[in-house]
Amino acid sequence: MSTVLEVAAIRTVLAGQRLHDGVGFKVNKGEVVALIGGSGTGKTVLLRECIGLLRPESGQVRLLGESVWDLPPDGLDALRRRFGVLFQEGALFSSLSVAENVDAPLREHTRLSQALRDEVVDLKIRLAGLPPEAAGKRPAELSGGMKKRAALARALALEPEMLFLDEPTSGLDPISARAFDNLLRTLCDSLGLTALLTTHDLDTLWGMVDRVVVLHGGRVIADGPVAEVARIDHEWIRSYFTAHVAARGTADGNGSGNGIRG
Ligand SMILES: Nc1ncnc2c1ncn2[C@@H]1O[C@H](COP(=O)(O)OP(=O)(O)OP(=O)(O)O)[C@@H](O)[C@H]1O
Repeated sequence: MSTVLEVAAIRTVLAGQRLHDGVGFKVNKGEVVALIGGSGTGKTVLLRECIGLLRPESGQVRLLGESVWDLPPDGLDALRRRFGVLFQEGALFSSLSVAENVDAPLREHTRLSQALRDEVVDLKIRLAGLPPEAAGKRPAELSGGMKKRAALARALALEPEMLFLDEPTSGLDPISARAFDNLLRTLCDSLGLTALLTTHDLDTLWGMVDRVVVLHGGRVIADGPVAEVARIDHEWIRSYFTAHVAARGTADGNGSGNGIRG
């Protein structure tokens, strides 16, 4: 199985605080991997380091065959066209319609004619599960779930090979959250996409990810299928999963990950 993302020996210090102290993990082609950890453990920061937005103190990020932090600016620009990002708040342009938001990366990075771009925009909006009438609306006129879908449509605009998603279901009601999870999983499976997401949503973990990477105390303490990680006897992991496991009455599973680390 080919590796799409490899993070190695990442050390991060922000505002005098050591956030990551030798973080490493891999994401293979076609996998949907969740990065979990307590608030403030640096999941979002790590995501930003993976996509070339924040430089770590040291360590390597190899994404789609490129060493992110060794690339010249135009190399990083070229790489950015090959992955899509869904930021926590959607980060849509508020003054533009949904269609114009989805069109923005196409206008910036391709030489497609307006007519072709319109067709691509229409396709991406439908792929993201939005009704056609959403195209003309501004983000402020959309529900939270629709905003996430609009942001997903924009992230898909350039036919990415990989998606990065920061807490994709945050702020959604449980039904919209599960619908978004299902959409994401279906898109990844049908388009052959690889995804790395941060989440606090246990239903996302149990329902749609292939593997969980646990960040704690500046390091990856576990990496494996959720059912396997949930059984690990570690204080933080126990407290994170206990309520959910109890509610379901089972932590059974048959994955084959690496189990506890470090
Ligand atoms: N650009 C920055 N400059 C300085 N400090 C930062 C910066 N970005 C994040 N931080 C700090 O780094 C720490 C980790 O932030 P981050 O958002 O990555 O945590 P997180 O694990 O994603 O948390 P949550 O689960 O609550 O979203 C926080 O203390 C945050 O204030």
